[in-house]
Amino acid sequence: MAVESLETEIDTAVRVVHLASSLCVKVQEKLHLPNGGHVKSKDDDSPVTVADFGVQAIVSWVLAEVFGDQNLSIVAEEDTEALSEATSLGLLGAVSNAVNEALSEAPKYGLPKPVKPLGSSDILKAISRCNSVGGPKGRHWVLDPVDGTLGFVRGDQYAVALALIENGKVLLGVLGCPNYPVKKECLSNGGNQAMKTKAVAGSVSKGCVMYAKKGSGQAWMQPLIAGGFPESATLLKVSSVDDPVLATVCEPVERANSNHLFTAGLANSMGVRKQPLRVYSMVKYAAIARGDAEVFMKFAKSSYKEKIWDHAAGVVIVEEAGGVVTDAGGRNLDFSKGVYLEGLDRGIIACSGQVLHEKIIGAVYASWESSSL
Ligand SMILES: Nc1ncnc2c1ncn2[C@@H]1O[C@H](COP(=O)(O)O)[C@@H](OP(=O)(O)O)[C@H]1O
Ligand SMILES: [Mg+2]
Repeated sequence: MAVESLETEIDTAVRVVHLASSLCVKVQEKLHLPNGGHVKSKDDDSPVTVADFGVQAIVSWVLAEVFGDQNLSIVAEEDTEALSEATSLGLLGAVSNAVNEALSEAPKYGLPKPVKPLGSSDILKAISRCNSVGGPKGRHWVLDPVDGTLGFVRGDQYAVALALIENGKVLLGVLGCPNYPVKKECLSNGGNQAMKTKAVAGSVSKGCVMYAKKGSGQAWMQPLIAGGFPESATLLKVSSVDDPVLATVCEPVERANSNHLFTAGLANSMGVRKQPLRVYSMVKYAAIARGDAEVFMKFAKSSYKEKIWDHAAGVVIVEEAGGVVTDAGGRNLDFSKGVYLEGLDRGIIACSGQVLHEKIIGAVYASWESSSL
């Protein structure tokens, strides 16, 4: 497939992630208000918010408008179960308000808007349309509406992640990072320990959107600006650091999601000296892609199956920015098997370059025997 034929796809994906990120910013600002959050717990006890449903609804609605809903396949994290409960009327109303407010701004992002505000049934339809399970054949959009929902509800890092897969390969990826400013210096501690954004006065952008097309050799970053689509984009490049002593390793905040002890042992054995940077969500991939960190490692419990929407967009952006992403056995991640990254060998390793990557894979082999994952 020729790269040029993806122009409409990438353009639409980038624009809708900007729009979706603006919805998230507004919802996150309201989280501290009484019931402003409407935060619910899902069956697995993870939180779900107005933003998760709102983003899924607007991305689904826009993709259907632009590409038609006939053969549209969207694999996404949320379903309408939690929204359809009798106790969820307030939540559904809040989702509806957020979606219609965002879509009324869509023309400022170069996107279509509905002729009249969407009703609850339109919104439920848009969310439930995203029930594809992907697979090895055909085109599938892959969406994590709010990745790192825990970070989102804690006022911290989170990401909107949209990718397009064709015949099992990721063709393009877009990551909206509303609390990850274009300039690392706008993070408290310069991004060295915490990744929270400083309260920045004035109109300085608090976030960014990154995107890449497979095989283009280029990954791009735009500032997330209030009320519209930015004019400019800058090229991303991974860090050139290949000495573990100088390298920054990032990993999930939650120890339930990755074995911190195991990764600390790995890092130590290869000579890493800096403390790990713990960050919620796919912002870790974003940090590798633009050179704020050199390594991202995630080793979940062996019973946990990684989902494609948690990685697809981040992987293509890191690769096109010059980095390497594999499982802990050094193999490419397999996006062709449906919702899960089937066959994943132990963990995920994203690196700025081959030298560090080979050292980590070597360290995994050396230390795996003694681990108790
Ligand atoms: N037990 C577990 N082990 C590993 N990953 C998990 C997990 N439970 C949930 N996750 C995934 O980890 C993601 C958050 O990543 P991180 O820990 O890097 O911030 C979650 O995304 P959501 O927040 O979109 O559900 C979820 O997909
Ligand atoms: Mg996720």
